[in-house]
Amino acid sequence: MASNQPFELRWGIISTGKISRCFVRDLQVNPKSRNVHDVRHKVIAVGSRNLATAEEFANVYDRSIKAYGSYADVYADKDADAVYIGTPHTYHYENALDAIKAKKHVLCEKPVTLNAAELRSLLDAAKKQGVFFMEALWTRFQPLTLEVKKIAESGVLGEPVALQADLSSDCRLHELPKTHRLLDPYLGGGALLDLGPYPLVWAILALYEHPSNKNSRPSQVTGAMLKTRLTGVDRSTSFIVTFDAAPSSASNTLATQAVLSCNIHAADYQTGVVIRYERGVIVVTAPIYCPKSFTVQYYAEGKPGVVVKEETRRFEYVGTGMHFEADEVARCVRDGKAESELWGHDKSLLQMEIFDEVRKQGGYEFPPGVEKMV
Ligand SMILES: NC(=O)C1=CN([C@@H]2O[C@H](COP(=O)(O)OP(=O)(O)OC[C@H]3O[C@@H](n4cnc5c(N)ncnc54)[C@H](OP(=O)(O)O)[C@@H]3O)[C@@H](O)[C@H]2O)C=CC1
Ligand SMILES: O=C1OC[C@@H](O)[C@H](O)[C@H]1O
Repeated sequence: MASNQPFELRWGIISTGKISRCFVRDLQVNPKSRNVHDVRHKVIAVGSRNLATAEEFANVYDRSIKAYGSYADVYADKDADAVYIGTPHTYHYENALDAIKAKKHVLCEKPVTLNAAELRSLLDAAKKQGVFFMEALWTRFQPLTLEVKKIAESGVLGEPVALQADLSSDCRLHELPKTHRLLDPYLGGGALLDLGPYPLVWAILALYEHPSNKNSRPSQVTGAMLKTRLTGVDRSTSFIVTFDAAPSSASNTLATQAVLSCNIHAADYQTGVVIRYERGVIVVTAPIYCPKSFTVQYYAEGKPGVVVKEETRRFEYVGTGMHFEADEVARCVRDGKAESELWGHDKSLLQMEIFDEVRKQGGYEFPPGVEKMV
């Protein structure tokens, strides 16, 4: 007989830094507050390089969380169904691989790995072990994003013709130690890997996923990087992703470009995301990783640029918004899926391939030994 109880996913948390804390706070938000009744979450363990830090974490969030002084203890915990990885970029590969080898389902922070080769290796391992694997690209799962996608694919605006997205933040680089993860090349520092996933997720959602693209890869990726003199990592990166399969494909009608940028040395100018269509525009308000509103402008029949109707949609919920990706993991695990249909392996891989190309053109090489697979 089917149970009416929500499916409970039991989480082990890897590391006690800023984003792990944010994620756990979201896991503790009552799912009913976001109208979710089919799944729920329980944090059962946390692992840190330092036992005292793990104990402090458990004391803050829930005294029943088992505190471990190593990550390995979390992977070995039989009560954990899934593991969340919140370590700096350069550790994602080895942490995820260890979790997968222990047959845990994995949600790994963005950027999922340092390069496409590392990701391919993880995907092979996840397949072999029969576990679910997903990059924690939380923006993709938010209700606003799902609504934008619905409108974009309804056909009412026609085909996408151009997209612009920027994510910038004045990270006060001169005040940071050179060993900070944003600055240190040994931790995969720089704007592209830290902020780049967000402009790109909108391009993947609106262009790559658009039905008229028929899942075709971009025809061209062009990138430029400006490095900080502090440590040589990219302080500002701009990249253009072009989709144009024609004339080789009769079925793919998409011909468009995404102009994307990210910067860790400039305050956000609130540009957000602008997606231009044949018959209107969608403007997603900043911050683009967690927007709370978007506006659709509709053009007059046969008069591009002449706005006849404008609608703004606002979204509110309890928490930061990371619980939506956690709900997706829980549903996929419950249903025995290997990957999410919303942010599947192909999209993370496309992202890492684009980043590899942009780093190549921008001349950003990690120090020897940092990439575990090349
Ligand atoms: N989804 C989102 O919105 C965000 C995602 N992120 C992503 O999360 C990851 C972590 O970022 P964030 O939480 O800001 O980073 P923090 O520096 O705040 O935390 C990282 C944690 O990783 C552990 N760690 C393991 N090895 C190292 C090391 N050599 N140096 C430093 N820390 C180490 C530490 O935990 P311990 O000591 O307990 O082992 C540390 O607290 C990044 O990959 C980033 O891209 C970051 C911010 C927002
Ligand atoms: O993922 C992120 O989103 C928000 C930013 O402030 C942070 O640096 C980044 O890691």
